[in-house]
Amino acid sequence: MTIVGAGSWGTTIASLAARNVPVLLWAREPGLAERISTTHENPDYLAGHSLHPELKATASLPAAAEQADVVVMAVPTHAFRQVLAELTPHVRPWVPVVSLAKGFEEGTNNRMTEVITEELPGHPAGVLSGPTLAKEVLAGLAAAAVIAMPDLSVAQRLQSLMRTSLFRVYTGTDVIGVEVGGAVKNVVAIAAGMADGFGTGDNTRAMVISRGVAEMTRLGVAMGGDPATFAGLTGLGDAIATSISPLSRNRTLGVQLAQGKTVDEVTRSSRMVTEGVRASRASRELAEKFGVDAPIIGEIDAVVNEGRTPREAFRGLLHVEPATEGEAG
Ligand SMILES: NC(=O)C1=CN([C@@H]2O[C@H](COP(=O)(O)OP(=O)(O)OC[C@H]3O[C@@H](n4cnc5c(N)ncnc54)[C@H](OP(=O)(O)O)[C@@H]3O)[C@@H](O)[C@H]2O)C=CC1
Ligand SMILES: O=C(CO)COP(=O)(O)O
Repeated sequence: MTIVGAGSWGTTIASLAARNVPVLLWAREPGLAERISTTHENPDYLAGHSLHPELKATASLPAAAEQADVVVMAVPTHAFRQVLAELTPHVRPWVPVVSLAKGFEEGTNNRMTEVITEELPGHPAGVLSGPTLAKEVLAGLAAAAVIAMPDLSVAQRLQSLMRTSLFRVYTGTDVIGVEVGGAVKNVVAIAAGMADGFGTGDNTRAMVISRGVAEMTRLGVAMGGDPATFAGLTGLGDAIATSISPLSRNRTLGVQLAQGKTVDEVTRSSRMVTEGVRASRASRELAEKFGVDAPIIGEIDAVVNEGRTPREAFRGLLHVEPATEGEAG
């Protein structure tokens, strides 16, 4: 198996899968690849955590791609197509490609499996997602995710490569639902973080998560997802983990915005990606395209991309008329 992207999550999945199969991890920096292979650590993203001793890394994308029987894409959405295009000439024809990224492509608003299908037509394209904060998973705390592929038998084969006794991998075929849930939960987590940053209570947090998941569900169903998916691990489950955890970068962004920092100040303070910034714009545009009512998504996009203040957004949301629960607002 080849994992492309040696950030927090790619390294974690690579270390887990190395218990089951030989894994080659592609890191952009040769020094980091060397360090992972020799000292079994990734000090740039997961300092203090030991990686599986059999895990090997390389900085050569062709070498990583040529030997792959499965390609797992662990670079963020902004780099996804470019890195995929670079490895495309080196990937054998039948190889499945799995996305770990949670977001939409900037500009096109495509899901990552749509990007895979455009760049590598004919390859099975799927997604692994769920409430899986990397540091907890790597520390060996029990967690669960879903691998969704159009063909269930391919998902089952990949499940056996990725699962461990503590990392429970479920299978599914609702690729659209899993991808939309993974992207929109980042927007919900920013909103929940803002509420926490204002010092609101647990009822408020539950309101934000539930109404955020209602927007995720309306959008995901309009895009072709199965309604049941949004109540599962990759929808509500991930929205809860990301909205309550101090480890979440999206929640942290929300907290710090509410405390007066700017998006630039927060995102520049860490080399790690905060996907919710791009996902809010894409989710808002998709909601408009599909005629879906999505007030939380709209307000979060206005804050992170248009300079609206968190307080104005919070007040704006409190002015939305509470409608029939399943329908709007
Ligand atoms: N962290 C988590 O807990 C989870 C994250 N995810 C998702 O996984 C995806 C990756 O996240 P995560 O690993 O956390 O991100 P990190 O910020 O930890 O790491 C990002 C990785 O992508 C690489 N990268 C960034 N830009 C480029 C580029 N232009 N070209 C090539 N490589 C690039 C970085 O390389 P370099 O160091 O050289 O810059 C680094 O290896 C995101 O979509 C995220 O939402 C999903 C589940 C859990
Ligand atoms: O996707 C994640 C947990 O499931 C990670 O969330 P953050 O990107 O907000 O850290």
